[in-house]
Amino acid sequence: MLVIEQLSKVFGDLTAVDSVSLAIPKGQMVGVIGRSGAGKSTFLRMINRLADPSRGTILNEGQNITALKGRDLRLWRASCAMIFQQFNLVERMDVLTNVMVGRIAHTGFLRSMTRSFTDEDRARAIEALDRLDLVPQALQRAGTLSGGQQQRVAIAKALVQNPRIMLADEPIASLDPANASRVMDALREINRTDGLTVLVNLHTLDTARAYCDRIIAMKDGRVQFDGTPDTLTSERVRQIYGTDDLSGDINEAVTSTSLSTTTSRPPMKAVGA
Ligand SMILES: Nc1ncnc2c1ncn2[C@@H]1O[C@H](COP(=O)(O)OP(=O)(O)OP(=O)(O)O)[C@@H](O)[C@H]1O
Repeated sequence: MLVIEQLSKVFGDLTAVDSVSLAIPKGQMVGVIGRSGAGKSTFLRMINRLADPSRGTILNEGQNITALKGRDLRLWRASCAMIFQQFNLVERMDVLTNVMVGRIAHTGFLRSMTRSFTDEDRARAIEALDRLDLVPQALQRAGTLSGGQQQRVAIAKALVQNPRIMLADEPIASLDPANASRVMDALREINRTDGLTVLVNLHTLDTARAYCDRIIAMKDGRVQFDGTPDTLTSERVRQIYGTDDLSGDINEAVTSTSLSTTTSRPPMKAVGA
């Protein structure tokens, strides 16, 4: 069980995440939705401590994540894999090596940098690639793959970490519908087969409804809805976002295909922001 208590993140005058409290049972697939700037990324980044909370506590199976430092923090980050919208692969490196870099917590930084991987690293990487139907691309440079394939490589890379939790920050935001489905199918399969807790930020309400056991809707840093997809009715969506015209004006930032629009903003500081 991942227990989040009164979690907040403040940037100057702005409260990006405001007193969020949640309990997420192991193995649940949770979709976090909300308009651009609602606090979804900041919330996810606090869970793996890429951003330090300003207030509140994160507990995972009784372990106080907010208090972790040094080696314990590195171990937590390794067990809490993160997938990003922009894939985070080394494009000029082949797919297999990219995935093996995910073993860094097991192989050590130096071995990973010198690319001296063990047979076990290689075997695990191939196994993960096989799960994602990417063995034929194993020796191809990552940059030559389609966006959807690259995101599936990123998932394979996350899998070889042996994570306890998978965090995905808008993993399908830059993909076409067919590739987006394959990526979401892969996340759901991993969630179901491995019993891995998955938290996924989405800007598509329909996708959250289709794939997630539970939907959390955020607005202005606060949780406005927390429940099963069938209880997120149009009426509820209208109450939260001021409209239920989900195919409406893109400028309204709430559409059936997009709950958030791209905005420019200062880069997130790694720790202690
Ligand atoms: N490093 C930072 N410094 C200052 N403000 C920040 C920083 N990171 C995020 N913010 C602000 O915090 C608020 C929440 O941002 P966050 O990225 O968490 O929202 P989001 O829901 O993920 O949005 P999007 O869908 O656009 O990614 C925004 O107003 C954003 O500008």
